[in-house]
Amino acid sequence: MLALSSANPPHASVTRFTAETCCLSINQFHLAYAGKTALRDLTLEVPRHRVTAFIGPSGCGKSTLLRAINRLHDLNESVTHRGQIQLEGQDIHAPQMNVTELRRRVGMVFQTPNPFPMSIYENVAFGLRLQGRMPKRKRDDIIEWALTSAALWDEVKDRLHRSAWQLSGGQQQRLVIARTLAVQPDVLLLDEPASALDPISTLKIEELIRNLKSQLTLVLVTHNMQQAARVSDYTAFLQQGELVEYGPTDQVFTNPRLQRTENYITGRMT
Ligand SMILES: Nc1ncnc2c1ncn2[C@@H]1O[C@H](COP(=O)(O)OP(=O)(O)OP(=O)(O)O)[C@@H](O)[C@H]1O
Repeated sequence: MLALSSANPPHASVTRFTAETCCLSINQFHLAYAGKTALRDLTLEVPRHRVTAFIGPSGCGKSTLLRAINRLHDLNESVTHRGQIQLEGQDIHAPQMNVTELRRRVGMVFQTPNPFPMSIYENVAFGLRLQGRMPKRKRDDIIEWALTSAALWDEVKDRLHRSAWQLSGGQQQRLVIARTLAVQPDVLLLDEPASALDPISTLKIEELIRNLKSQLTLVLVTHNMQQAARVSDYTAFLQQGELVEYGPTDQVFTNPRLQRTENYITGRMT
């Protein structure tokens, strides 16, 4: 899935994909909190079944962009936006877009694991129950599949009905990923999913991210440059709400087009 073309406006490089390979298309998207700009006319395409990393200094807008993709800003009355975000060709802000369905299709995992105060089984069943009644055997199969996909099944299969809070932090984060996977999303948004975890749990999450791309499209926000280099296929570097550089991760890390990108990647700018 190679990028077809790279247009280079003065301040950014824009990597484009074909309609067959593009999952998310963000076009001239601008967002402000109470009139203060957080994202500036950002144009970016995210390829299907790949891992795309958003990197950049603190406050550059990475989380804001991630949250915009499943409309988490809807309840914040101070937020205004213009421009377009398309998921598989559909405008996510179109009146006919069902926001509940959008959030099923675009799952989100946050920095701190947030399992619900219920059993491991019920955590994963949660989204399925919201979708309506389903035969128990079918639900059990989906739960096993989701926990297996999240590389957790072997560790929990004998204690599915124990509290999720008895799991370690790394296991809790994989449980949250299983809970998100159970409703079969097209996209998984991960906002620094390993930053609260120990190194071994972090490596497990990274391996999981790499494995999951055969099933869905992943977007990862991370402060960890090694992590972005290890797990992502494409990297977008943001600064002060602007897309500075975007391209295949190998190229962005080994041969960045812009000095600003190189400064950030090499730690000369934080
Ligand atoms: N709910 C909010 N209300 C007002 N301003 C906000 C809100 N959330 C973020 N901002 C501002 O928007 C800008 C972008 O913030 P954002 O959290 O998206 O950056 P980030 O790159 O994810 O930062 P970090 O790496 O520190 O998490 C910052 O100036 C921030 O202060």
